[in-house]
Amino acid sequence: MAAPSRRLAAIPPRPEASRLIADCAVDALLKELDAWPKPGLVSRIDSGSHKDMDADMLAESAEALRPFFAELALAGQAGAAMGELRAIGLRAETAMLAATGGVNTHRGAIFGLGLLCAAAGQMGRAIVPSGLGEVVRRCWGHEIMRGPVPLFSHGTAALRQYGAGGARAEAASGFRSVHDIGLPALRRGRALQPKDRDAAAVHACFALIARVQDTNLLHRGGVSGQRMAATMADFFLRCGGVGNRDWRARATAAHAVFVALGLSPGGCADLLAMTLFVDTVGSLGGLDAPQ
Ligand SMILES: CC(C)(COP(=O)(O)OP(=O)(O)OC[C@H]1O[C@@H](n2cnc3c(N)ncnc32)[C@H](O)[C@@H]1O)[C@@H](O)C(=O)NCCC(=O)NCCS
Ligand SMILES: Nc1ncnc2c1ncn2[C@@H]1O[C@H](COP(=O)(O)OP(=O)(O)OP(=O)(O)O)[C@@H](O)[C@H]1O
Repeated sequence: MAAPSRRLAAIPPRPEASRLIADCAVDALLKELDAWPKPGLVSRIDSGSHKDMDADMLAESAEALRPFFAELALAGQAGAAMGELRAIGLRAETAMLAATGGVNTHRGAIFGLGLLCAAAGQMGRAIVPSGLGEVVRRCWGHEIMRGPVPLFSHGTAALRQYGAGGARAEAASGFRSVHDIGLPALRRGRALQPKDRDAAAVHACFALIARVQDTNLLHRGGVSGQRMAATMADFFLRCGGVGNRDWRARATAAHAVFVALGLSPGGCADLLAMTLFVDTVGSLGGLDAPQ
């Protein structure tokens, strides 16, 4: 990573701002959990295609991550290199596994949201939401792609078998899926259904599934499962998405098909949470919180 600028080094650590960033990250995870119906994913209504986790477990996991998101924001503000962020991320994974009795509830989310917290910390007072992903790409993108890759994980298996870049390539690209797919779809969903609490997040979720190569889908359903998921999501959007008056029934039907096939777009769930995070941080109008 590039050396921290003089300006950044001169700003004293701002714990209040980092706590605010962490609150936004946990809030984004809880909003993602609340949104329903999301195809195959865990929500407050049901556990989708997952047999080993439920909403309470995901909520406890999100809470356990709060101090680590704050630490990542502070590290970003101090100009930390990727190795330091990785060490914090690995400790967050350990805390997640302790909170869930060994279940992987948020590994992908820790990685993506964690990097965005670090980027928000680094931007400090002048957070420009549209630039958060770009900070990740510029400061840590190279190291993310060069860094250690687990020998055995579903993500590395998908990389070997299908050439899918997964969570690492997404982060190194500057979270293009968040900025180019998630955020525009969230805004469109809000415009279509301004009064519905779930609609905008569900619209963004389907938009992401339609276009992202999700290694969770590849791991569970292979190329045919991934294609089927994308086609169904695309069909939902072509029928007007949440603008269709039967949107909730259509989304519920898609959810049922994903569950019957055992498909779960966990990577898109992470990207939805990141979209909600960037959206919230943007609406704060700067992070000049009092010390
Ligand atoms: C990069 C990570 C996610 C490991 O990834 P890997 O590809 O090996 O596999 P794994 O299958 O365990 O997890 C991948 C997860 O990413 C998510 N995901 C899948 N596809 C995508 C996608 N296209 N885009 C974004 N996220 C995705 C899913 O939630 C999935 O479960 C991560 O665990 C890691 O390396 N952590 C080390 C700590 C670290 O570097 N942290 C950085 C600062 S927080
Ligand atoms: N609401 C959600 N429902 C399901 N997965 C989610 C949700 N939110 C985030 N995820 C992401 O999905 C991933 C977990 O998915 P999954 O359990 O399919 O993966 P796995 O543990 O790699 O595989 P498996 O359980 O099939 O052995 C987590 O890394 C997490 O970040």
